[in-house]
Amino acid sequence: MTGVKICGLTAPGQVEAAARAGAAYVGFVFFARSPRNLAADHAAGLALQVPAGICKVALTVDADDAMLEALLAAVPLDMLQLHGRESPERVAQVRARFGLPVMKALGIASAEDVAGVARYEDAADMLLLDAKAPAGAALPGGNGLAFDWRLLAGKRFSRPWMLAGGLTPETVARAVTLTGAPNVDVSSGVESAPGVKDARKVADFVAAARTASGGEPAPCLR
Ligand SMILES: O=C(O)c1ccccc1NCC(=O)[C@H](O)[C@H](O)COP(=O)(O)O
Repeated sequence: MTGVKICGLTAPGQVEAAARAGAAYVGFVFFARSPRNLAADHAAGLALQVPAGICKVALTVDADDAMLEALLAAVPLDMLQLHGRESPERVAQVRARFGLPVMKALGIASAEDVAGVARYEDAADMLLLDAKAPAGAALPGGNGLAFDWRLLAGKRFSRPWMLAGGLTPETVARAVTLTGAPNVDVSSGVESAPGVKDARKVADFVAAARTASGGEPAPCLR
C-alpha cells in the first residue's frame, strides 16, 4: 500500500481531512514566498492536532541553523524536508545537529538528475524526487508540474523515497505503477486554490494511490 504525504497544510480542517483520508505524512511549509507558508505558532497549533502515528514534516528551503533551531523549539515535528539547494554535506550536518530524520528533495528533469540522486543517498534518511522547478520560478516546489516518470522506471535507491510533482487523484496510480514509488507526495493536485486543500480531492488522492502497488512504504523514521 503506497504511503501518502499531503504537503502544505494551512488550516485545522485540512489536517483533519488528511488524517481521515489515511495520509501517513503531513507537511508544513516554512518558506516566506509560499502561499502555504506558516508562522511557527500557527504550525504548532496544527501539529498538535495531528493524530499520533502520522509523521509531521517541516519543509524548509536553504534554512540556516538559527531558523531550524527556532522552528524545532516551537513546533513538535518528526522530520525535516530540505527543499532548497542543500549540498550532501549540509544535509548530513542538519541530520547530525538536529537529531531528526532528514528528507532531501531533489529536482528531476533528466537522466543526469536521476544519476545525481546517488550523491545524497548516504547523507539523507529519505529522498523526495520532485519535478525540477522551471528557471525563474518563484517556488522550488509545489508548482503542480510533473516530470517524465519513465526516467525512474526500474530505478532502485538505497534509501526510502517519495515521488512528487504534479500528481493528482487522476494520475497518481499510473505514476506509482510506472515508477514503483513506495510513497507519494502531493500539494497543488489536491487544492481548490493555492494553500487551500480540498477534502474530497485529498480523500480521492489517497484512495487512488492505494490502488497501485509500488514498493514497501516507508515508516516515519523518527
Ligand atoms: O508548496 C510550496 O509552496 C513549496 C514552497 C517551497 C518549496 C517547496 C514547496 N512545496 C513542495 C511540495 O509541496 C511537494 O513536496 C512537491 O513539490 C509537490 O508539489 P506539487 O507539484 O504541488 O504536488
